[in-house]
Amino acid sequence: MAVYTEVPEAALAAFLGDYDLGAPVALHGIAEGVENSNFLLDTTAGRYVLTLYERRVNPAELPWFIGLMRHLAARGVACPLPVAARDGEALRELCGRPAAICTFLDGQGLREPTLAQCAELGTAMAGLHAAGQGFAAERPNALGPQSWAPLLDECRAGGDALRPGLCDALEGHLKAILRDWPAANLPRGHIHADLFPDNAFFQGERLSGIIDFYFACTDLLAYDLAVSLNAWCFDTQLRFRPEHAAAMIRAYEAVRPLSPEEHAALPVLCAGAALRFLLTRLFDWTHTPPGALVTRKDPMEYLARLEHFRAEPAHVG
Ligand SMILES: Nc1ncnc2c1ncn2[C@@H]1O[C@H](COP(=O)(O)OP(=O)(O)O)[C@@H](O)[C@H]1O
Ligand SMILES: N[C@@H](CCOP(=O)(O)O)C(=O)O
Repeated sequence: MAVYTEVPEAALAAFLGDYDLGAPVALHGIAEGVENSNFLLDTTAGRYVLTLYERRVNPAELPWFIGLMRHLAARGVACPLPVAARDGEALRELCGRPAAICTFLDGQGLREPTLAQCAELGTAMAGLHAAGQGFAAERPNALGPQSWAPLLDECRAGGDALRPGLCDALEGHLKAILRDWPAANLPRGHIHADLFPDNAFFQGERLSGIIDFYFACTDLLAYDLAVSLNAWCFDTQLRFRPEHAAAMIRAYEAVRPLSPEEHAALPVLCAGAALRFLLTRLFDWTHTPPGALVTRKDPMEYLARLEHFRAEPAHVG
C-alpha cells in the first residue's frame, strides 16, 4: 500500500487549475511502491501519474531528481517526464506535501526476468548512463559504502533478533568489502541505483520505460550494473543465474565497454550492492512499527546474494 496522503477532490481541482492538462476525470491510488504516495490521474487531456513525496525523499533534493528526469527524457530515455505547470515549474505543493505530475509510461514491471529482458536492461542502463552525461549537478550517494557501518549499528538489536549472529557476520563482510572497494578512479556518472525489475517496465521482451529515480545519484557507473546483477540475476530459490548476468553485461558493453579495472571490481561492487539492500531492508524490518502502511521487504533475500558474491567472487558474469 503506498498512499500515505489522501487528496480531496476540491484540492485536486485547484491544483490542476495551474496546469494546461484539462479537467480531472479520475484519481486512483496506486498500491505498489514504498516511498511516496502515487496516483493514476486521468484528465480530459490524458493519463498521468501524480506523486506526493513522503518519507525518505529530502525536499531539498527534489529539484535534482526532477532535473535529471527532464534531462534524460529530453535525450530519449524512456522515463517519466515531469510536467510543468503554466509558470514553468513541475515541482509544486499539494495537501501539504511536495508534489509533481509525470507522464504515464505503458508496460509492466517484472517478477522473474528472462534472459532477453536482462539483456534489454543492460542496453537501457548503458543508454541511461550515456544520456546522463552533461547533467552538471551532482548528488552524492547517500546510501554508498560510507553509510553501511552506521546503518549496521542501527540494526544491531533487531538484526540479531531476526537471526542470532547476523550482525557479526555482516560486520565481517562489511570489513572485507570496504578493504577491497575500488578507488574512485573508475568511470563515474549519474546512476539509477535502484534499477530493480519492478522499476523497469516491459511490453513483452521489450523494455518500455524506467521509473523511480528517487535513489539516483552520482557514483561509479559499474555500481549501477552491480545493483541490477543482484536484483535481476537470481532465481526464486535465490540461485545465481550466470547466463542472465552474462547477457546483461554483454548488452551493456555493446554500448559502453567496461574497462579492465571495472571488470576486476564487479565482484566487490556486487557484494557491496547486496549489503546495501540487505541493510536498508533490515533497517525497515526492524524499525517499522506493526500496523504501518509500508510493505517491508525480506532482508534475507539479500543475505543469500551477499554470501554468493563473497564466496564466488570470480563468477559474476
Ligand atoms: N510514470 C509512471 N507511469 C506508469 N506507472 C507508474 C509511473 N510512476 C509510477 N508508476 C506506478 O506506481 C508504482 C510505484 O511507483 P514507484 O516510483 O516505484 O513508487 P515509490 O517511489 O513510492 O516506491 C509503480 O510500481 C508503477 O505501478
Ligand atoms: N528496491 C528496494 C526498495 C525500494 O523500493 P522502491 O519501490 O522505491 O523501488 C528493495 O527491493 O529493497
